[in-house]
Amino acid sequence: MPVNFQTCDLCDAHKSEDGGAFRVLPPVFHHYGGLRQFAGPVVTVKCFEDNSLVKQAVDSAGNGRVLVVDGGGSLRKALVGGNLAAAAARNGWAGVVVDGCVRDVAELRSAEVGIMALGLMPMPTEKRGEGQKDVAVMVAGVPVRPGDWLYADEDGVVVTQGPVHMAAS
Ligand SMILES: O=C([O-])CC(=O)C(=O)O
Repeated sequence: MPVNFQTCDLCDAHKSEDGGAFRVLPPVFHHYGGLRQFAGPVVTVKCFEDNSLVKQAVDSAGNGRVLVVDGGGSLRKALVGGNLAAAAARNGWAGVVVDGCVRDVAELRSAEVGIMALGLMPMPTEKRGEGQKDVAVMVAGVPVRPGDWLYADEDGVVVTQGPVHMAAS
């Protein structure tokens, strides 16, 4: 899906809203993927130091959606690495936002997909098949629900209840 937005413009247009439909993630996420601007409807996974469901999601068709992973903010294990990033790109995901860590920095950079995370960690997870998908999650203290829209660029990450980006001018 073509994207034409700037998170700064979205924030200018919505800065007075306080009903919770327009949210901004705190500036704790860094870009690691080959795309540094991406947007799409949200799919969620909630897991802790187990990326089984993250793998399952990126192995399925993304259709331009954004996978939001509530990894509980763990800094001890990487929930996405080069293989999962390549799968996400190949299967048409717009991006993956991880409240947790990622690894294989060079491979992430060469994947044509947005990848954002708290940091890098070379230690992988155990795949025990645990976690939940399509549930409301909290990401860095901000609620994110399946079907929300997420907009990310180099300035930050905005989450909205529906699509808000402006048409190409
Ligand atoms: O499989 C994993 O646990 C994560 C990883 O290293 C990859 O995606 O390449």
